Amino acid sequence: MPLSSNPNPVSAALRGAQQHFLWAAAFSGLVNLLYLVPSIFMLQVYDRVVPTRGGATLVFLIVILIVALAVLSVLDMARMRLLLRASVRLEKRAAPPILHRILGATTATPAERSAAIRHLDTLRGVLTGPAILALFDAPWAPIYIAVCFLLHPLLGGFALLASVLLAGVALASEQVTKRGAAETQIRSAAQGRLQDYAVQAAEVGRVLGMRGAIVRGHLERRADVVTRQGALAETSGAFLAVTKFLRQLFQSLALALGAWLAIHQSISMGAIFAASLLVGRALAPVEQILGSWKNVLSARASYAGLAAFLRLPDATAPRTALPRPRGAVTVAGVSVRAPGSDRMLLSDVSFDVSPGEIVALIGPSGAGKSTLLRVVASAISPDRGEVRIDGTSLADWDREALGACIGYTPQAPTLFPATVTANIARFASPTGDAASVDIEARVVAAAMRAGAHETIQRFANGYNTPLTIREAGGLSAGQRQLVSLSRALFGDPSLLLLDEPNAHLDLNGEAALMKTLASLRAQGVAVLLSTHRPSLLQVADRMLLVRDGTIVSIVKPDPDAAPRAPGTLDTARQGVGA
Ligand SMILES: Nc1ncnc2c1ncn2[C@@H]1O[C@H](COP(=O)(O)OP(=O)(O)OP(=O)(O)O)[C@@H](O)[C@H]1O
Repeated sequence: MPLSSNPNPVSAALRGAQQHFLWAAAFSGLVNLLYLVPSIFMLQVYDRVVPTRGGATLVFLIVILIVALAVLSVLDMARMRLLLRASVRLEKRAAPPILHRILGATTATPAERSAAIRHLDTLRGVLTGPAILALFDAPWAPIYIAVCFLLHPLLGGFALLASVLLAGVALASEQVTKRGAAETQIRSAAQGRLQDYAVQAAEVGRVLGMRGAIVRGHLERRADVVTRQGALAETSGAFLAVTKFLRQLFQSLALALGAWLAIHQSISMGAIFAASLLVGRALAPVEQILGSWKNVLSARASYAGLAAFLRLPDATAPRTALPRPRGAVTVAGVSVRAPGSDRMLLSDVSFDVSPGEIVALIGPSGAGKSTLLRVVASAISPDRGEVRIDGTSLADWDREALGACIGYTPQAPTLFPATVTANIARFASPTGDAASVDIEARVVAAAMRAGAHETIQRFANGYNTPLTIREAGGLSAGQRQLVSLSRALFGDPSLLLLDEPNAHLDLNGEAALMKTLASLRAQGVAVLLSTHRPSLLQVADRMLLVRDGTIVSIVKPDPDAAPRAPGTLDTARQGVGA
C-alpha cells in the first residue's frame, strides 16, 4: 500500500466510508419517520377508536404499530452495522500508515507518537458510540417540528422555539468546556507518561531513596488533573441538568398547550398527546448530543491531533528503489539544533567514509558523536546540510531498503520483546521451511561474527530465548550489546554505524569485535564508530576528534606506534587535537 500517497489517511478512510455514512443517514431518515408511528397511533386511538368504539380498527392499528416498530428496530440495527463497518474500514485503512508514521516521523516527540494511535482509537470508538447516532438523528428534528406545525401553528412555533433554546444551551456548553477539556486531556496524557516512566525507573528511585519525592510529584500532578476533570464534569453536568430540566418542561408545556388548544377546540384530544410526544422526540437528539458531548469534543481533538501528526515529515516513506548501496558515506555541512532551542548540537560537520574504511569518532562526553551517528543512520534529520550514501541523499533512499543494508548499534542497545533470533533477524519472516532454515543460519552466522554465539547458546533457551519488556529484556548489559551487535551484522550490511559498540564488552568480546571489523573492512564494508576506549582505535583507519559539535581534527593512526594501553585515549586525544 502506498503509505505516503495521501497525507491524511484518516480523511481518506472516512471519505472511503462515505457510502456507509450515506446509507446510515438514509436509514436514520427512515428510522426517524418511523419514530412518528407511536404518535400517530396515539392520535388514531384517541380520535378514531375511542369515539367509535372500533375494536377492529384498534386491532388493525396495533398490527401496523408492531410492523412499523419491527422495521424500525431492523433499520436501527442496520445503521449501527453500517457505522461498525465504517469503523473497521477506518482501522484497516488508517492504522497501517499511522503506525508507520509513528515509527517513521523523525521529528515527532514521544508524546506525539504515543498520542497518535490513541487518537485513532478515539475516532473509531466515536464512530460506533451514541454521539454519532445523536448526530444522525439531529437533522431529522425538523420533521417533528413540521408535523407539530401541521397539528397547529402554535404547537409548531412552540416546538421550534424549544429546539432553538436547547441548541443554544448545547452551543454554550461547547464554548465553556472546549478549552478546559483540551487542556485537561493534555495534562492527563503527560501525567500518564510520567507515571509510566516512574514505573520503569522504580528500581533506581527505591535504591536512592527518591520514592517519597517521586510519589509527591505524582500526587501533585494527579491532584491537578483530578481537580480539572472534576471542574469539567461539574460544568458539563450542570449544562446536562439544565438541558434535562428544559426538555421535560418543554414536553409538559407542549401537553399543556395542546390541552389549551383542545379546550378551544382548535385540535383534537389525540393531538394533545401526539404533540407532547413529538416535541419530546424533536428535543431528544439535543440532549443526547449534550450527554455525549465529551466524546464529540475528544473526537474532534483527535482528528485535529492526527491531522497535525500526519503532516510531520516521514523519513521512511517509500521512495524509488535503488541498487544495494556500497556504503560510501558523504556528510556535507551537517548542522543539528537541539529540539525546541537554538543550541547547536552539530555545526557544519563534513567528512566521508569509503567502502572498506573504518572511521572512529572520538571526543569528550557530550561532544556530539552519538548525534552525528544518529544523523548518518537517518534516526534524526539535520537542520542544515545532508548525508549521502553512494552519492544519493538519505532523503531519497527508501528507508526500509536502505535499513536492511545498514548495521546500527545505538548507544543503549534497544532490543524488542521477542526471541533472540527474531531480534537478530530484525523480524524477518520466512515464507517457507527453506526460508526459515536460511534465516536461522544467517542469524547464527551474524552472532558468530559478533562473537555472541557462545554467549547466546548459554541462554536458557539459546536463540529461542524470549526477551521481556521488563528488566532490560532479562539480559546483562554486555549480553544486550552482543545481541545488538549480532543484529547489526545480520544480512551482510555494507555500512556499519556503531555507537560505543564495546562499552559493555569484556576483553574477549572486544577482541572478537576487532577481528570482525578487520575482516569486514577487507570485504569492503564501511564502518563509522564512536568509542571512549582506546582498543578499538587500533583497527581504525582514521579518527575524527569531535568537540562541541564540530570536527576539530582528523588523524591517521601511526602504524609503527606501539599498541596503546587501556586508559591512554585522553592522551591520544590531546595529541591529535594539538
Ligand atoms: N534529544 C536531545 N535534546 C537536546 N539535547 C540533546 C539531545 N540529545 C543529545 N543532546 C545534547 O547533544 C549534545 C551531544 O550529545 P551526544 O549524545 O551526541 O554526545 P556524545 O559525544 O555521544 O557523548 P557521550 O560520549 O557521552 O555519549 C549533548 O550536549 C547533549 O546534551
